[in-house]
Amino acid sequence: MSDHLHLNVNILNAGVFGGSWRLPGTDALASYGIEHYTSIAKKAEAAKLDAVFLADGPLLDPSIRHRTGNSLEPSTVLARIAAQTERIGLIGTLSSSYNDPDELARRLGDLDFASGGRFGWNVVTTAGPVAARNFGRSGEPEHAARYARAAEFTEHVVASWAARTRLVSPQGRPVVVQAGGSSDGRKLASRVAEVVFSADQDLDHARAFRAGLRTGAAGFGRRPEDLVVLPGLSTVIGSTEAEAKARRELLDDLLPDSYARSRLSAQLGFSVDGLADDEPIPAELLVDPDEAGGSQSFYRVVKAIVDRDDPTLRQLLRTLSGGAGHRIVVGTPEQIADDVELWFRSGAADGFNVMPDVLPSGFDDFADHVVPELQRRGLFRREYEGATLRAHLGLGLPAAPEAGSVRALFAPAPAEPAPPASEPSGSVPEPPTVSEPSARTPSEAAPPASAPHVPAPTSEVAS
Ligand SMILES: Cc1cc2nc3c(=O)[nH]c(=O)nc-3n(C[C@H](O)[C@H](O)[C@H](O)COP(=O)(O)O)c2cc1C
Repeated sequence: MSDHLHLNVNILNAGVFGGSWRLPGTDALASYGIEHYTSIAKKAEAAKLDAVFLADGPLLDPSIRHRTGNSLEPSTVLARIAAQTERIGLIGTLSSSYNDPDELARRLGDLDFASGGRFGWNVVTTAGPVAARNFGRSGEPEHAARYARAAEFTEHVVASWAARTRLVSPQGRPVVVQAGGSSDGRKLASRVAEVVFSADQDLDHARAFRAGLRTGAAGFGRRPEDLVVLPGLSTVIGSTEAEAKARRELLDDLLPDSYARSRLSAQLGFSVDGLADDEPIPAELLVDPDEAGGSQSFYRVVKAIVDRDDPTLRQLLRTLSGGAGHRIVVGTPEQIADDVELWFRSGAADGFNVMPDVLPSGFDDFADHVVPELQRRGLFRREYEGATLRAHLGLGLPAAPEAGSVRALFAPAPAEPAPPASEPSGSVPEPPTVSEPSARTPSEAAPPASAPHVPAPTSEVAS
């Protein structure tokens, strides 16, 4: 384990809490302005953080009516941040289900070159029917199909970067980040991810999760220390414990109920409307997490809370108000630092993807008070030692996985049934496969001829 922990700030709208945008003194529409991101990034760079992190879903979230949510595309925002910063890493979430691998490889490879080697790609498979409909599909691709594509997609993108002979950044190629803790997610992470963004409520479970990923990586001949695990951490900071708790209470009170319900319904895969607020969710409605269709990680975390606390629906909605299942720590800067130190020293985390309760105020408190406390304890850098994201994370440049080696881990996705007659089959052109090196990337040598064919996410329309 490295002697220093790693910290990113996840710039999520007006803050990770569903009611953040309603906190008095907060600009509800801040996340619609680009300065929101550049100013937080500059603050993060001054605090010597490893990176800024941008989540994303290629959709306009239908719950937008209850919570301001940006839809600024991450690589666009990060390009702007790159132009106004020098050292801070730049990690963007881009879906393997709804992008073209050649175009993404070129775009992110060029961003890495243009930023001086500071880029990281967070690969997600993107759950949910809304994004699928955005791309002309009538339903979300099966979980296994999403990961089968993600495996081939990631392998192809990394091969494309490795094949570049010009416009190569000082860090060689972008860092591969992965978010998705199902068994398929863990397999992909062990094989090819260099950073894993996880969701965990329990220290012992987090230790086992990290150890399992690193053992898996070693099984693929990788160095375990080349896989950095960063759980999400939602923070609510006060100058006293009472002040922090009062802030949390207020944020919970500000949480739009319909937003909380729509978010929980999406995580569980069924609507919680009509369920009794002051009763637990009926156990028979809760499937085994391995059977969940959406994000199995978040399903698992919610089910773990249900199994642990046996909350009523009302209590569960409040517990989740701060981050959909990420752990929430409420307290003084010293108490936050105690928690960070405990998870780091016990091997449960290599650091955290920090999600401040409200932006920018919650991150200002973190940067101004928690980071100096971690530095005082010798847990966090006082100065950058390198100029690239790999340098900040203590990562070398691993060999690109050999062609077909990642795909081979994932059984080919089962063929989806043909769309019902009424569905306009083929009404949306299939995304280009990746077997034909695209001439659209003059800036890089074509990927190896054996580049795998990545099937379009199978769904009714794509057939
Ligand atoms: C910590 C974490 C963060 C995630 N962030 C995103 C995101 O920003 N965008 C997205 O489309 N999916 C995101 N996902 C979801 C998954 O990548 C994807 O939907 C996948 O199906 C779920 O992975 P899993 O079933 O392995 O948990 C995230 C998942 C986790 C665990």
